[in-house]
Amino acid sequence: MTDTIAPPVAQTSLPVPSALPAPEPLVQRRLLQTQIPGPRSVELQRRREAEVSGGFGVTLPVFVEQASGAIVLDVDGNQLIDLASGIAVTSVGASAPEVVAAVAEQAARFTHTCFMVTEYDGFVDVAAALNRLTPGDHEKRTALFTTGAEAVENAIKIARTATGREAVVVLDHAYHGRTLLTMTMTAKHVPYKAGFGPYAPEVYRAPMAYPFRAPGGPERATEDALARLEEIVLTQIGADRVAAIVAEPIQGEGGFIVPSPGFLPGVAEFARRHGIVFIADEIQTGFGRTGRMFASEHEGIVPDLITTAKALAGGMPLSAVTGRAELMNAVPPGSIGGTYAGNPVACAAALAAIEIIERDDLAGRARDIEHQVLPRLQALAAQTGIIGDVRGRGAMLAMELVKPGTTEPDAAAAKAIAAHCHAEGVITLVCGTFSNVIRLLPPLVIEPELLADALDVIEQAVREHAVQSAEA
Ligand SMILES: Cc1ncc(COP(=O)(O)O)c(CNCCCC(=O)O)c1O
Repeated sequence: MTDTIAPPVAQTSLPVPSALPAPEPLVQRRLLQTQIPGPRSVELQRRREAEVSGGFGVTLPVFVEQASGAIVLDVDGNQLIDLASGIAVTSVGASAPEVVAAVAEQAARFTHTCFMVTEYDGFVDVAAALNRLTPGDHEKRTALFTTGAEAVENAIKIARTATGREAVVVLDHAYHGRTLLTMTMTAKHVPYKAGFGPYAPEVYRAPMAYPFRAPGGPERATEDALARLEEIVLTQIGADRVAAIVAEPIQGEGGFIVPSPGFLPGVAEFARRHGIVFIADEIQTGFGRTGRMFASEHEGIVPDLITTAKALAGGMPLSAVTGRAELMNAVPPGSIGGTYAGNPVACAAALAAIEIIERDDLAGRARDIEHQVLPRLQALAAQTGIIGDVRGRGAMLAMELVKPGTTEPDAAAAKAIAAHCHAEGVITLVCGTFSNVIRLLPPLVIEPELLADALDVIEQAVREHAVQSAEA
């Protein structure tokens, strides 16, 4: 008797969602309908507090309905100017149409197979693009992951395997992630490290050439920091024990610190001299953000390994390690990877984002943003006396708030100024070891008129705070 074969079970009882019409792109204009946050966001915030771990902080407690370009539409109908880009991610603009189309097309074909199980050319295409675009004309290889911290973790694995050494040297004010090793590499204790020890072993810290806060003054920043790095490595660690030195070409979470001229080339040369892998962490500075495709280019640095993420995939989670082929191939098959590493949908998004960045010369747009913003912030600093330093490159710009007439960090001023911006519908972020730096990270596609409107708000906020602090 032939076995009866049960009819195929429906793949799902869920209705297959119809192709919802894409919402119209938002008009690139700030528009306030309610107080910020509005009543619907306040209501949703209560639900968030009842369902989500309190471990997640939030900069601006509004709930998003839609975002496009440099505008975020919240659930109360407010259109906010985005000077955060989701922390330097949506450089091509939120929901860039080409990225959305690439994501939809890839998702409809396959969302995931795991590149360690079967392969797909999107992964290889992204690797080829990164090998082509990153500094250096040497033979390269790329490994894709999901988060920035994963990329940094794997860059250290690769450096350790390639050198047979264990020690890792990082800098003051560094930020490299929230996993055990990258948290250890990160400098700031609160909120990133407090209570999460014991930390990873064999991580050592050297000074950053921080011009505004250099003990010997900005003119000595490079010389003093390099001398101290050499002393620490040669006398405390042993150069032949150091696998890697890791540096952000512009430090991000640590305060948008542009190293004094010559520092990074000096670090790279020191590393080369001692057979140490020089890793540039370009997760926040990469893909045109600072006015060059990669910030390492500003001082002609060619890293041995470079980590990237954030803007790489236009809003989808993707990260990478790209570097010298002999280093990248030092790790044996199966020794690096991850279930979602180089997810195909994220790879499709990355190819679209990279195409936009190159086609529209977004690095050039970043330079235009710098030319529009820096003069206004510098004038504001001269007029108000509460901005100790204005700095940055391209569309990675910042002002460091200090007590008037001093270099004493003023975190309260940064908080108050950011709050004023938020209330007026401009999303700004605070950062810095002393929490006293307001940073501007607009999408590189932001229109000059919209950016000018945001700057008007920032100037108003700074001036009002300066008056209040003078009267206090
Ligand atoms: C240079 C540099 N390296 C590594 C990372 C880590 O990237 P992940 O994708 O957040 O893991 C970052 C992430 N920066 C934003 C962190 C936000 C937060 O968690 O509070 C970075 O800037």
